[in-house]
Amino acid sequence: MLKSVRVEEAVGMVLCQDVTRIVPGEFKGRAFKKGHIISKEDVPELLKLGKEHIYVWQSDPGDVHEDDAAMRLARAATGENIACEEPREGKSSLKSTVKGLFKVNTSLLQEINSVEDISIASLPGDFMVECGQNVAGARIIPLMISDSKLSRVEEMCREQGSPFMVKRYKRLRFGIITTGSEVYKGRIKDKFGPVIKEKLAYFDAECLGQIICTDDQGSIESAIWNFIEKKADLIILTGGMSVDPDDVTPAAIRGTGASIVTYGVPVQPGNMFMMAYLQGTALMGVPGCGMYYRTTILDAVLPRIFAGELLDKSYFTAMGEGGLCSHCETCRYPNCYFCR
Ligand SMILES: Nc1nc2c(c(=O)[nH]1)N[C@H]1C(S)=C(S)[C@@H](COP(=O)(O)OP(=O)(O)OC[C@H]3O[C@@H](n4cnc5c(N)ncnc54)[C@H](O)[C@@H]3O)O[C@H]1N2
Ligand code: MOO
Repeated sequence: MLKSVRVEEAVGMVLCQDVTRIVPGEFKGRAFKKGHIISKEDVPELLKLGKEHIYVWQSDPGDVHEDDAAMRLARAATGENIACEEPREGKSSLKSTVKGLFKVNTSLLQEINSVEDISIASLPGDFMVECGQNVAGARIIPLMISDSKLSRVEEMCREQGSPFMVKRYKRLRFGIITTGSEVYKGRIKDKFGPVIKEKLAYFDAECLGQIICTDDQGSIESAIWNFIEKKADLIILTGGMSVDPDDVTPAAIRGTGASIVTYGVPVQPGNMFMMAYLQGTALMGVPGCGMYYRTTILDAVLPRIFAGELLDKSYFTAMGEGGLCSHCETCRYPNCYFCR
C-alpha cells in the first residue's frame, strides 16, 4: 500500500517512485531513484523540488509494485522470437529477437487491456520488424496493482497463448516472368526485373532466374510451368495486368489452371494485382505501378508470403481502408497506415 507522509517524517523510509527534477534549459531527469532510503540530508533537497509529502511503501500482501508488475505482464505477453527487458520507469519493453513478421492476437490483446490498470501497447499486427526492434511495452497504470488483476492476465495467456509472436521469414525460391513485347523485342530496357530483385533481396530469397516473354498467353504459361518444374515457391509476373488487348498476363495465370485468390485489390497503387496458387506455388501478377512507385501492394504481400502464410480473399478485401497511398514526400513505409 502507498502512504503519503511529510518529508520530515520520511527519514529512513523507502521512496516509492522516481522523483523528477526539471531546470528549464539545463536538466530534466531523475533526482531521486525509486527504492532510495530517505536520509536527513535529502529532506531540504526534496523540499526544494516542491515535495512536502511523498509516497512511501507500506507492504501489503495483495499489492504488486509497478516494476514487478510490468515484468510479470511482459513475461506473460512474450511469445515466440520475442524477449522482454528489465523494467525501467515502470515499463518493460518487448523486443523481437529475429527479423520477421510481427503477429498480434488482437482479441486477446484487447481482453488483456480491458483489465483495469493494465496497459500493453504494441506495433500493429503484420508489421515487418528487424532483430532487436521494440514491438511492445507493458506497464501498469501506476504505482501498484492488485495481484489478482495480474493473475487474471497470466491466466488468459496460459489459456490462449501469448498475444505476440514474430514469424521468421522462410528462405523461398522465386522466379520472375517479365511480359511485354516492347521489352521482349528490345525496344526498351527491362526496368521491372531489378525492382523485383531488390525487393526480394530484403528477404534473402533465392532467384531461379528471369524469363522475358512477349504478350503471348502460351509463352507466359510455358514460363510459369518452367518455374513450377524448378520447384519455385513464388513466381512474380510483371506487366500486362490491365485493360489493353495486349494485356494477357491474367489470362495466362488462369490458363495454367491456378486457383485465383483475387484479380484486383482495393489498393492504390496496386489495383490490378492478381494473386493465385498453382500446386502450392504462389503466383503474383504485378501491374506496371509496381515498377514506378516505391511502395505498392507488393510490399504488403511479400512479408506474409515469406512468413509462410496462405493468403485468402478476405485478406485483400480488408485492405480497402488504408489502401490509399498518400505518396508522402519521404516514404516511411512500413511505418505508416498503408495496407493495414
Ligand atoms: N482504362 C484503364 N487504364 C488503366 C487501368 C484501368 O483499369 N483502366 N489500370 C491502370 C493501372 S492500375 C496500371 S498499374 C497500369 C499498368 O498496368 P499493366 O500492368 O498492364 O502495365 P503495362 O501496360 O504492361 O505497362 C505499362 C507501362 O510500363 C512499361 N513497362 C512494363 N513492363 C516494363 C518493364 N519490364 N521494363 C520497363 N518498362 C516496362 C510499359 O512499356 C508501359 O509504358 O494500367 C493503367 N491503365
Ligand atoms: O494496378 Mo495500378 O496499380 O493501381 O497503378
